[in-house]
Amino acid sequence: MREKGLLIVLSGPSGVGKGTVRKEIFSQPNAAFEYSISMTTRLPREGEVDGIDYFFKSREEFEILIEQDKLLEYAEFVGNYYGTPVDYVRETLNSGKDVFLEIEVQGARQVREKFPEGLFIFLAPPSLSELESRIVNRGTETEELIRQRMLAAKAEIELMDLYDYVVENDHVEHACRRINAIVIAEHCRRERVSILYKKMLEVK
Ligand SMILES: Nc1nc2c(ncn2[C@@H]2O[C@H](COP(=O)(O)OP(=O)(O)O)[C@@H](O)[C@H]2O)c(=O)[nH]1
Ligand SMILES: Nc1ncnc2c1ncn2[C@@H]1O[C@H](COP(=O)(O)OP(=O)(O)O)[C@@H](O)[C@H]1O
Repeated sequence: MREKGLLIVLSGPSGVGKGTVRKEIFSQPNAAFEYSISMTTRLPREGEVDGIDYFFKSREEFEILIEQDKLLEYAEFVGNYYGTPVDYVRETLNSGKDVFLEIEVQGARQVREKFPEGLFIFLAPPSLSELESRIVNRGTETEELIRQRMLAAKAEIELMDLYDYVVENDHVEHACRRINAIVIAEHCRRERVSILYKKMLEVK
């Protein structure tokens, strides 16, 4: 039987840079993982494409997916649903490829229960004041929402020790390098060296 891939979960407080780091990782031509595109009920932002950035759904469509048990996890975040399609994740892992999820902390908790063997990475800000200035500079939130997000962030940071690794997002490139190194180390730890080795020999 073929070995299963690794489920990599990148999570952390809102505004820490999860989306930025994930996009940087997948902008590399030799990105070694498959990105699981999430479902959401939020409206597309300018430039976002259905099926690339997200699968954009109505609330009704999303609730049907929940009822049909089609989501590995889901959460309501700032008034919208976000969730991970379970079939894509299972099929991709079963084909031996690593799957990368970039999700908020409530969802990561649910994945931990269903996939305890996953690799859970918490992206942490250099400090709370730096987190606040990132949220402010992004310019997508009102003052009241920023206050709420900062309160939520403190609670989210307390969940840090439930993760296998904590990566500081001081500089995007450094954070990406650390994440790639963790995944490689984790593969080795899980005694998959021989598979990688064979893959490398096949590629030449
Ligand atoms: N639980 C869960 N969270 C998700 C999923 N997809 C994206 N998110 C998170 O939802 C939050 C909001 O995402 P988005 O609306 O794209 O805005 P952002 O704050 O600019 O990243 C971010 O923390 C994402 O990591 C998902 O499938 N499940
Ligand atoms: N290492 C970093 N240094 C400085 N700014 C960053 C860094 N990583 C992300 N940012 C900025 O912080 C803001 C929040 O990043 P984003 O990726 O939207 O966070 P999240 O997906 O975690 O909510 C964005 O304006 C982004 O450009």
